Amino acid sequence: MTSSNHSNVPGNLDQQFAGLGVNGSSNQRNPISNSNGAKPAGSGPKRYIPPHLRGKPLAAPVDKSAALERTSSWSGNIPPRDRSRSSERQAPGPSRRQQPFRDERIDDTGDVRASRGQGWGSRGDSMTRTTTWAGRRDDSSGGYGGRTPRGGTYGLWANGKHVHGQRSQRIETELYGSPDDPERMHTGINFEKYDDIPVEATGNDVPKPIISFDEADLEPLLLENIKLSGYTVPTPVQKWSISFGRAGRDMMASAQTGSGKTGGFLFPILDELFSAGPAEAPAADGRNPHRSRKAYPVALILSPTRELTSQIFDEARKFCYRSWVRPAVVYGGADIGQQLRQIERGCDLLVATPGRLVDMIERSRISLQNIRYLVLDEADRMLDMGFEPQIRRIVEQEDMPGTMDRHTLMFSATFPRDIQMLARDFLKDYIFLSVGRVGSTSKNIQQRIEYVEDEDKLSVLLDILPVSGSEGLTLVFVETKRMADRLSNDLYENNIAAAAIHGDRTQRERERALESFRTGRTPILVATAVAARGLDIPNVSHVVNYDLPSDIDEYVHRVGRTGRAGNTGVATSFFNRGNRNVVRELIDLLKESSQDVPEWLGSIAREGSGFGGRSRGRGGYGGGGGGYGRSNTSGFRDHRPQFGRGDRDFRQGGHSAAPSNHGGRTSGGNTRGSNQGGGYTNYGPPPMPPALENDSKNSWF
Ligand SMILES: Nc1ncnc2c1ncn2[C@@H]1O[C@H](COP(=O)(O)OP(=O)(O)OP(=O)(O)O)[C@@H](O)[C@H]1O
Repeated sequence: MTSSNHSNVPGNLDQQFAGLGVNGSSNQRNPISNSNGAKPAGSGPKRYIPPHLRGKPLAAPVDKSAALERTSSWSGNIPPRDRSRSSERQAPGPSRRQQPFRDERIDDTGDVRASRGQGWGSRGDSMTRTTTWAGRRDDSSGGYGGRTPRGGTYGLWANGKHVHGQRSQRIETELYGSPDDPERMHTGINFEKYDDIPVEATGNDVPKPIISFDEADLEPLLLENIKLSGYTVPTPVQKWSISFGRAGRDMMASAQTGSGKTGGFLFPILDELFSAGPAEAPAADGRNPHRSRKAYPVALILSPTRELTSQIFDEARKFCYRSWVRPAVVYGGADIGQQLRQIERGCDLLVATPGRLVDMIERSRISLQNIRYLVLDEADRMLDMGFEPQIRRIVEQEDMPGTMDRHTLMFSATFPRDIQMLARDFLKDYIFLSVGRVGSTSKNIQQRIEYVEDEDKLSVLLDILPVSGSEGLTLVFVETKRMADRLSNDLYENNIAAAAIHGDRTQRERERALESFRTGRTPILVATAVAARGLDIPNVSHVVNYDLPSDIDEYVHRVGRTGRAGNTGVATSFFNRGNRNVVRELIDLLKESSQDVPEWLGSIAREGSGFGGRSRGRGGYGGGGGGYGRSNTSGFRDHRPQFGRGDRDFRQGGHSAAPSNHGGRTSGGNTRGSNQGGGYTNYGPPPMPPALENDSKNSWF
């Protein structure tokens, strides 16, 4: 910032008024002109003044050296403009999410509940009361490999009973926050409207959903933890998944972003684990399992990114509190030694990225032979990122029990074709659940599309960024890592505190950027697709697609970082002719969620049919004849979808495109013409959507 662009401002005001002279036009967008439209004399660095700052006291210039350093030292180097923001939200000390996992044990006193012997945990080879991890828990001898448990918040499985840990105010605050904690997600005004979303469940003998947490006969400890988390009413996906768990069914579930899918897989698994107890001690490697350092988790959750993996682990900790189930997490980029020590302390429910898990398996530190529950979260993203070989290795080529001997759940907000191929191989007789049309956006998100040429993007962004962090957090998506760095620098040059996150940053930098964003110290985060999936950050009120993705599913996930848990949010996308490949799908999506479709967008869609890009059939699935004639014999609410597009359960409508490659491990599941007793039937045969483009996105994030 120089004072040279204030030729019409009295000298003593040069340091007091931002960029423009006091008469600066509010319409002015040209960052290099002064209020007279003339280029500033003796120009120093260019400075754009957003309208909301024009005529306001001038912030001190940013220290360039700080700008260069900030990616590794963001915690506190806030430029002056943003100190005022951060003062509105006190920056806390170290996040409670970063606190080390404590290793406490408890005596076998306290509340005890016997197994119900139903659902997933009730098979003939059901889990019994021995050990699941490195032999450290031996309930019959009353200790952990010789160590006597000494009281604390950890629970225990002893003599066939679940002994709950003691309550701790400190840990409850760490796990659940306080009710007025801004870092805690609060449900929004539209939470109850989730029940109005059309639900489809297809498969054999679909059980009815539960009605409420209280009436679901959940394990009392799980129910307590759910309430401590501030959940009073289950979301639709949770209502259904809990009932599927009870019925011991595999499932593939799609529900809109922010509608509680994490609980959707954690609740049924923990409900069964809490009642059934640990699995049989393995002796497969011929060693005494009590001396082995190998962990034998019972539940495995695979997820694509480190951040999402760590977030799922945080959620798991909340619901495992005081139980015998020790959650653990492993992901790449972090210190493997620390992760190894952590899993040695307990690893019943493991949350992992595929690459790091393979590494641990190769080091003989994790065995999958006790796995009873397998979850693939954001499975389509894992395939997109090229993880299929690792996933297939983990699921099919290591020691994990086959599909008949485990329960498998796949979750995502979008389900392209190749993921359903994986479902055929990994799931048995599964129920396909879709809450809202697969791949649709939540109506809680107001979506705006702005026509912006590439060269104008920065100016427009500066215009729409909020004045203060109290207006909520803003997540800005760009396509490339280089662009993420460049844009965060540009914002910094304009005295706007923005952190950046992408795949070239070290894990520590990524965590720091997220933490700084989450706490509001840097209320703007510039991100590549690495932050698009699953990340659940309270108070994100605005998502900006600075660069629109070329994949419409990616768009769905990105805008879904706002408008979560019934809260409302805004998503603004910059569109220009370079984005014509998604125009039709975008229009369909906007119409479906009752959003305004700008006229110019329709015109661009009509500009030459050659620009349709790859149509993934989004608008055409329903056209295959037959429509939605349904029989609904399960007695659940018959939400007949208003949308005219088909779901994507391949088993419906008799597709034969997918190879039936069950490798002898699956039950065969539902086949063409099978009795869809509880679900909808008679789908017209929707055309198979073409496979995703093979556009190696790895390098993007
Ligand atoms: N039953 C509930 N009551 C209140 N809040 C809930 C409930 N279920 C989930 N939430 C909250 O809603 C938010 C979104 O949940 P979650 O992250 O599981 O959504 P999701 O469907 O997995 O989203 P995405 O598709 O983006 O991954 C979280 O903050 C979670 O704590």
